[in-house]
Amino acid sequence: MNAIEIHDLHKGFEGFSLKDISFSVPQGTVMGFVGENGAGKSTTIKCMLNLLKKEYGEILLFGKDIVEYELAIKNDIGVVFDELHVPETLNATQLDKFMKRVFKTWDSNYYFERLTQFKVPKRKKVKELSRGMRMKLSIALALSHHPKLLILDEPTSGLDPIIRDEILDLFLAFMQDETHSILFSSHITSDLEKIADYITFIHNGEILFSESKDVLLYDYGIFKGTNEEISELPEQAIIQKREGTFGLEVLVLKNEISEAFTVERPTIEDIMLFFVKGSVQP
Ligand SMILES: Nc1ncnc2c1ncn2[C@@H]1O[C@H](COP(=O)(O)OP(=O)(O)OP(=O)(O)O)[C@@H](O)[C@H]1O
Repeated sequence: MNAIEIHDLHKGFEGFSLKDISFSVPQGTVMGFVGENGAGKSTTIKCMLNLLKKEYGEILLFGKDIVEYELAIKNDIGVVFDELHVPETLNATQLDKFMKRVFKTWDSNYYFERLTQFKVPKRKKVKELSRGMRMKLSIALALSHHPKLLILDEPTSGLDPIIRDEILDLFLAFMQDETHSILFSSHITSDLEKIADYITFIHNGEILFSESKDVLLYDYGIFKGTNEEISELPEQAIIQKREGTFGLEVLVLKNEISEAFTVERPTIEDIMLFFVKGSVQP
């Protein structure tokens, strides 16, 4: 079962469009959704939440169409954006009362336990909280109606590494329940390397790859060599080529080449750069 399935989603603005994108998030997994500024991550997420009207394509959450079953589906989703969208003059205790009216399954005890765990002040106004505190409050708000799916749009952007690490641990704790799933949009690839099971890379409104993180990190390798050496690589081993600082570099499938070729282990960022700047011919 897939927590999220997107088929041929199209949404156009002047000068930008999501171009028939498709990918899925299997239940019980974390999907890292990565792409540079303006690649279309937030637009995709807004379409998934029916906050933006798609032009065509299909979006299924828990196997159900989001447009048709919006209310029922939203009870099972927790959402965290890069900013906390609540009235700034309220405090965390007042937000509890507000959320009780929004979700039938709102669990005040669980919410206050999370605030204590995350060390979020209960009586300070939202506008008086630091950015890290606001994010933690946002996560407590997203978790306390017991969703099965978290949709996170850049939840760690602008935070220092220590708070980012704490926040990633909160998401990993959420994943202890194997029916839970996360879509995690970010351009901080190191965060995704820590938490994601799969990586979907969006570039200029197109999905360039959607693949298991282990395949990307362990099955792919970077080979740096002369044009002559590169011409000896079997065709089926070559994923992408690009011009590096010291000559041509090739992203290869390690199990398709002989051990005589020495390859380096790529990072997610390396792989993204191959797909964006790649495809040069030797
Ligand atoms: N409501 C809108 N009207 C017109 N253009 C829009 C609208 N929303 C987004 N866009 C454009 O769509 C493109 C994709 O934006 P989007 O916010 O989806 O990117 P993103 O990958 O989330 O980027 P970032 O990492 O900077 O948040 C951008 O060029 C943006 O200007």
